Amino acid sequence: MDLAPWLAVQTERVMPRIIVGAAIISGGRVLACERAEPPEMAGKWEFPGGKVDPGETEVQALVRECQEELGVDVEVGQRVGDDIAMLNGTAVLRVYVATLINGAQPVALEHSDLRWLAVGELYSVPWLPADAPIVRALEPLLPSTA
Ligand SMILES: Nc1nc2c([nH]c(=O)n2[C@H]2C[C@H](O)[C@@H](COP(=O)(O)OP(=O)(O)OP(=O)(O)O)O2)c(=O)[nH]1
Repeated sequence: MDLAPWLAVQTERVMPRIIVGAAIISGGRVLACERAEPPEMAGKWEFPGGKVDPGETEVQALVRECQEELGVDVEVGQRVGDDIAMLNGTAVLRVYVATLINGAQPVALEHSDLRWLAVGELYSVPWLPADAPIVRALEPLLPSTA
């Protein structure tokens, strides 16, 4: 009998899958990314990131995802907000502040659009629902005059 699927379900019950996101801040603005897929999430905005792969640290996952999705290198800093439970408690969203390094500018390699939002523009895009508390927690981290 193949126990692998059962084990995967049991593991998810006690160890939720970690999804990391990068709140990339530059020039007092944060980068928001519009999802291109799947259809039910297309048009919603998010922080670049994704699932942490087995054997990978959260920081490594963020660095990899920012390279894959945006073609940039980032340095990962402090956490933003609390863990957000998602997908019936089988996953959590965990967001970190990040900064650009090496001078490259983000390119939408997997998203349909990118926008740099100043604090007053944070709610000008429709974020994925889980991101709402994170967006709120970002407000004090952005300058009021950007
Ligand atoms: N990256 C990211 N995902 C988010 C955010 N908010 C939110 O609800 N999610 C959800 C959307 C997806 O269900 C899940 C992340 O999936 P993903 O498709 O980005 O992950 P991934 O890059 O590892 O994708 P894959 O390997 O499974 O194709 O988390 C966010 O701000 N950033």
